[in-house]
Amino acid sequence: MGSTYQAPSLLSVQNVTKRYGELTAVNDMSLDIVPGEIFALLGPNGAGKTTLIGCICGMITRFDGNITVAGFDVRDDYRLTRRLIGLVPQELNYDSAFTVRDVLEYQGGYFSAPPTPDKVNEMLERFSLADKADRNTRGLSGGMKRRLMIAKALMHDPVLLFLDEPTAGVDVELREELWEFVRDLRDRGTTIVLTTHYIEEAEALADRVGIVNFGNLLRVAPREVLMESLGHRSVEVRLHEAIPADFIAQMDALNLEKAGPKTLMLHIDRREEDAPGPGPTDRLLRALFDAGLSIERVDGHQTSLESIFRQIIEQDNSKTPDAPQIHPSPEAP
Ligand SMILES: Nc1ncnc2c1ncn2[C@@H]1O[C@H](COP(=O)(O)OP(=O)(O)OP(=O)(O)O)[C@@H](O)[C@H]1O
Repeated sequence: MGSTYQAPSLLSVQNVTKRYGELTAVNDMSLDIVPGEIFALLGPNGAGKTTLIGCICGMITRFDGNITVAGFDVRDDYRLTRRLIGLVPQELNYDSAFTVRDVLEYQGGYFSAPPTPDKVNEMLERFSLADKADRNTRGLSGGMKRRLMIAKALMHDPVLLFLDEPTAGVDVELREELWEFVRDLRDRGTTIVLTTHYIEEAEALADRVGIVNFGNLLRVAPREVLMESLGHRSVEVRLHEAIPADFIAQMDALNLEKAGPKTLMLHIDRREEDAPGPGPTDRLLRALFDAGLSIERVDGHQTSLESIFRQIIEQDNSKTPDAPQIHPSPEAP
């Protein structure tokens, strides 16, 4: 029997619980983050994402359970683990009396020796802030402010970067630009954990997704696995003429339904697609051809991560009264 190689975890969260009085903000969460991945914690407002980050990054120290970064305990070895972590919080937090360069110089010296001018210039270039270096931060656009926050969090070269709601409230164009910066960071070797309530963001960026609701980590899976296990594919076939009355009955080996007088919907299980021999789409198209029916168009559909997320959260909410709202993606209808 061969065994599957498992990369050692960079961050290990073991049975972490955080209560505020009667409220359990984080409920017995366990999670391992491996080096080099982008991990998205996806959940509605109030799910406990920021609280978990607070426990990992040292803003919250009173919690049950254990958290280690590179094997070091975040409470016992706080100085060391904080040095390994970069955090971009939800709120922009720098003194707006400073210039862009001041912010980076000051932050660079926070965990280690003050940065060299070369290091500051490199970060200014990398985050497209060089021409604004000596400007006051008050005059920056929203996108520049976000980039400055990321650059600031990276000044001490952390191995693990937390982005708490990196694109909350930003427009679509800026969001895509920030996604590019995040991908670039990962390609340069930084491991990234981001929180989001935008499914689209997790779908665009994450290697793995953890779904959180009411303090519970409901599911952790590679994005593709989540989509394959819960998502399904369907093929919509529109004919030029009405579907003959007995056609669907004759095709009882396929999961086929009538979606309109001239429209068929074929639901496909991934396992069927992987089986040897002609797949379900092939069989349907052949049968239509043999029956002398002509096809106007064929469209494929794939369940999105958005509907998978909704399925999981709604199942969980049905067990819990006073469920919070699920946020749609900003441009979702
Ligand atoms: N300091 C605090 N005192 C009391 N309750 C708190 C405190 N901080 C957070 N909570 C509560 O804990 C729960 C989890 O909050 P948290 O901010 O972690 O959620 P979140 O998933 O990050 O939400 P959002 O997406 O809105 O940032 C919420 O019910 C929140 O009201």
